[in-house]
Amino acid sequence: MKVAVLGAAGGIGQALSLLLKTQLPAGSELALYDVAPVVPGVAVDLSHIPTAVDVKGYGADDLAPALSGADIVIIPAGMPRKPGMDRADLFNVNAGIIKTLAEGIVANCPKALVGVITNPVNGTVPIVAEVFKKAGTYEANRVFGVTTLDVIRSEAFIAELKGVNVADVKVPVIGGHSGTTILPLLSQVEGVTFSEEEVASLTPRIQNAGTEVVNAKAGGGSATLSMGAAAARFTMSLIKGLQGEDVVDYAYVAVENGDAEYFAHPVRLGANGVEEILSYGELSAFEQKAKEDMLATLNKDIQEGVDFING
Ligand SMILES: NC(=O)c1ccc[n+]([C@@H]2O[C@H](COP(=O)([O-])OP(=O)(O)OC[C@H]3O[C@@H](n4cnc5c(N)ncnc54)[C@H](O)[C@@H]3O)[C@@H](O)[C@H]2O)c1
Ligand SMILES: O=C(O)C[C@H](O)C(=O)O
Repeated sequence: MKVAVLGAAGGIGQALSLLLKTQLPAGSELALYDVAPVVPGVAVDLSHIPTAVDVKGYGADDLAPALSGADIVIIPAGMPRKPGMDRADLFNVNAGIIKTLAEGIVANCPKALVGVITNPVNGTVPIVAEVFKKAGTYEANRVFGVTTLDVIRSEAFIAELKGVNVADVKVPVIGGHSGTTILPLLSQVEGVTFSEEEVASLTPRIQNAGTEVVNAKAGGGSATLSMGAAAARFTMSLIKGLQGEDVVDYAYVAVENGDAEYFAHPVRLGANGVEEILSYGELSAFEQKAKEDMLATLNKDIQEGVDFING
C-alpha cells in the first residue's frame, strides 16, 4: 500500500503523516510531498519512529516520483484561513494548487483514491473531478472531499454536552464543508435526545467550529491537529475498504440525482473507493429546512470549482 500526502510539511500534513507512520499496515510506503524545503527533514524525522512503514520525502520538483504507484493520495496542500476570512476567500489561492496536483495525479497514479482536505472543499473537489474528466481518467467513486472533521467535532461536542462515552457517539453529517452547508443530523444520534433549544445552539456550534479554532489561533492558522486525526481516520477507512473490509464512512462525494452534484453522504467503501452511496435517512423538520436553505450556497461553491477548469 502506498499513501502519498501532498502538503505534508504543513500543519495538517505533519500531524497526518505522524499518525499514518504509526497506523498504516506493515509494509506500507508513505510518500511526503511539499513545496516547502523542510519536507525531506519531516521524512527523516518520522523515519526514526520504529514502525514497518517506509517514509520518503519529496521536494517541489519531485511530484511525479511521490505519486507514482500511489493507491491513496491525501491533499492538505494550500493556504489556511485567518480571522475574518471565510473558506471561500481561499479559493483564488488554493484552486491553482489543487489543479496542478490533480494534473500530477492524472499523469502518475490515475487509479488512486483521492481525498481532498484543501479548502474550500465544496469547490476544490469539483476542480479535481473536472481535471480528471478533461484527462479522461475520471471515476466518481475515487474522489472524496474529507469531511471527517465535522463528524469528529460532532462526536466530541455531543459527548461533552450529554456526558456520555464519546466512543458510543455516532453522528451523521451531510451536505458540504463550510458554514451552513455542514449539516449534523442530531435527530439520528442514537442513545441521546436533544431539546429544540439544544438543536438550535449545537447545530451552529458544529457549523462554526472551524472559525472557533481560527479565532483561537489568532492569525496562526486553522485546525491542524484535530484535522490530522480526522484525516488519519478517513485514510484508514479507505485502506480498510481497499483491503476488502466492509466499512461505511462519511465523505463529500459526487452524487447522481442527489441534493446537489456533490454532497456529503454515508458511503460504503471498497476496493474501488465508493462502492455504494447510502441514504442519509429521514430528516427532522429543522434538518429538512436547513438542507433546503444551504443548497444555493453549496451549488454556487460547486459551480465556482467547475468554472475554474471549464469556464
Ligand atoms: N477539510 C477540512 O476539514 C479542513 C480542515 C482544516 C484545514 N483545511 C484546509 O487544509 C489546508 C491546509 O491547512 P494547513 O493548516 O495544513 O496549512 P499550512 O499552511 O500549515 O500547510 C499547507 C502546506 O501546503 C504546502 N503547499 C502549498 N502549495 C503547495 C503545492 N503546490 N504542492 C504541495 N504543497 C504545497 C505548503 O508548503 C504547506 O506546507 C488549508 O486550505 C485549510 O483551509 C481543511
Ligand atoms: O475552518 C477552517 O478554515 C479550516 C477547516 O475547514 C475547519 O473546519 O476547521
